[in-house]
Amino acid sequence: MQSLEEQVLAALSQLSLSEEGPDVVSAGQVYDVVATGGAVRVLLDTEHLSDELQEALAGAITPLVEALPGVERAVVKPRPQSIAKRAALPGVRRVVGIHSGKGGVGKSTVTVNIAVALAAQGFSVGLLDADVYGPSAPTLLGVTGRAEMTADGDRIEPREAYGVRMMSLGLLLPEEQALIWRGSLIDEGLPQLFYDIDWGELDLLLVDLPPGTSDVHMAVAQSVALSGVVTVTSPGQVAIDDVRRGLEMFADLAVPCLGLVENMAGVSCRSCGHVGALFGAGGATELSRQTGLPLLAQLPFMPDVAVGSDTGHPVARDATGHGLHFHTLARSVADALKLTEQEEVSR
Ligand SMILES: Nc1ncnc2c1ncn2[C@@H]1O[C@H](COP(=O)(O)OP(=O)(O)OP(=O)(O)O)[C@@H](O)[C@H]1O
Repeated sequence: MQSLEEQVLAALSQLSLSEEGPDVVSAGQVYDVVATGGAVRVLLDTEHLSDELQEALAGAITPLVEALPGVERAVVKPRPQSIAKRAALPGVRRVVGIHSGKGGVGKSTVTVNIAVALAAQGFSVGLLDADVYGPSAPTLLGVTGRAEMTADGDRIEPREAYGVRMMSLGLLLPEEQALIWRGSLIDEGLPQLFYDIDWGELDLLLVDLPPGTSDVHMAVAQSVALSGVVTVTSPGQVAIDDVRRGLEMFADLAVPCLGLVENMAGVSCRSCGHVGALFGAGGATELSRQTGLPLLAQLPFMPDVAVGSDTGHPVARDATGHGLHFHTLARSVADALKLTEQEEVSR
């Protein structure tokens, strides 16, 4: 079955602004199509388009796309100039960002546990902890010390934990210098960092992004071609509103959202087993309904997850008990990315 993006592209390849001219897709006027659930963004390649032509295109494309089944709203925008040069990472099949609207919802915990689960399932997985404001992957994976260079002194050697190749800003930046470094690191260092690490061949590189919307997200989207983002949220309304802003930002950057993960979606009473709400209830289900984005997982509050995070022993190292939640989520992510399919990778 064609994805909504493919259906939109097929419809647009029937549209031409002049009688004899090529259709808008063959003419290179459409840069990308990003569907966030039923909301579709068509990004125009505006380099050779006058303002009048852009307006005419938007006027013709919007009703055409909105007439397609499953489309609730179409927005036609110029593509962000800044992402023109993003490229595939050599040897890496997919790069996926893990994102949250606000801090403390468990984004890093979810990232690390997905990575460990996928590695246990036989995928080659890397993790780049790009959370400039609070890099926590070293603690969560029990990695200590500082980053080191490869033998030839050319690149940064990733560390390995639970079968995951990882690197973190926390291993690269001396703590007391982190604040001073931040500005230049975001603009110059972070985009380069993707290429400076000797990842080898990976099925998937997960990038732990900072919470919210910031220059870091822009810098990452400019640096590499992201296959998508997974958005982690707690169930309350405030968290959900922040998520919406994040989803809009990624859609504007032509990065699709693969789905939502609702974390700490409830807590079970130790004596009676009843699962009660912890941070509000139902928000992610409602957001999934409104946007059409899949709800990839609803993870309860699990005390052993918190202990595992603090001690560097992620629960997903076992596919049993609470680790099973993350193994199931990891499989959904692998399916969304078609990781089991064979394909050519750029070297
Ligand atoms: N499902 C869960 N059950 C129990 N504890 C959890 C769960 N998810 C996360 N935690 C705990 O919640 C705290 C916050 O998690 P984490 O650091 O992963 O959040 P974050 O969203 O990455 O935060 P920030 O973006 O501010 O760094 C940690 O102490 C973690 O162990």
